[in-house]
Amino acid sequence: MRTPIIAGNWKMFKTVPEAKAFIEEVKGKAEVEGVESVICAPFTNLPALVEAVKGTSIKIGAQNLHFEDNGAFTGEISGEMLKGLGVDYVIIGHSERRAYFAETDETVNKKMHAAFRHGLTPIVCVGEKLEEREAGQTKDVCKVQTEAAFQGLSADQAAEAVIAYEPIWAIGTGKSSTAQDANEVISYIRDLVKGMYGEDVANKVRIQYGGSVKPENVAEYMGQSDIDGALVGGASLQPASYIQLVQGAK
Ligand SMILES: O=C(CO)COP(=O)(O)O
Repeated sequence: MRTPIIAGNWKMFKTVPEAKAFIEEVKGKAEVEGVESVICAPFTNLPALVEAVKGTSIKIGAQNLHFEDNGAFTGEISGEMLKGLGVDYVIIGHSERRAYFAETDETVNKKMHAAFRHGLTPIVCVGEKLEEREAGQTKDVCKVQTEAAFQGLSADQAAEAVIAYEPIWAIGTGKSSTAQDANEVISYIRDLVKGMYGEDVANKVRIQYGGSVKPENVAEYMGQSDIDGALVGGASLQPASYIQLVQGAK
């Protein structure tokens, strides 16, 4: 049995006082037995968030890391630094980083290795652009991105990883993929993992859907056979909405 995982991706939103106030409001409510609840926040919020969630079941994630452990990389943050703070998860290869910050399949793979080196669980994002979807290339794009991301990882590491299938045209647009379409692509991604690591790992790896998930549609996604949770942007920013997302994932 895979434990469903709801992860909020706050992107570049919230100051430290706002982040602390959010946790005060969701404590005890965005905590449901059998559902993992993770907040992926800007670096500046992480120490305060790790402190604020102590004694709760909520986990904290970062939204990026550098693939080296230290060095002359001005402005970067390493996995070692994140783990030292008490962070458990890290988003890798989000489409916004691929589009605006030159993230490539190669750097995504290096970051996957860096995350595991430091005991962080990666949430690795894959997904197609609108024109790729329209050209019937959805599965091809997911195959290239998924296989590249997992290059050189052991079966144990692969089984621990979380994959987020986020069709780019559905991010922040209000246009979500239908639950059936998302499930079809996600079961294809699970088959890719099976091809790389075998059935046992494929049955363990958790695969989320992301793209305009809201309290009103989360249950529909969760009702699908292969969807193990959601990576949520906009709807994770308000405490009330985040609580409903976690409660709706049961
Ligand atoms: O990019 C996303 C999560 O990583 C999805 O964003 P929205 O939920 O705002 O569409």
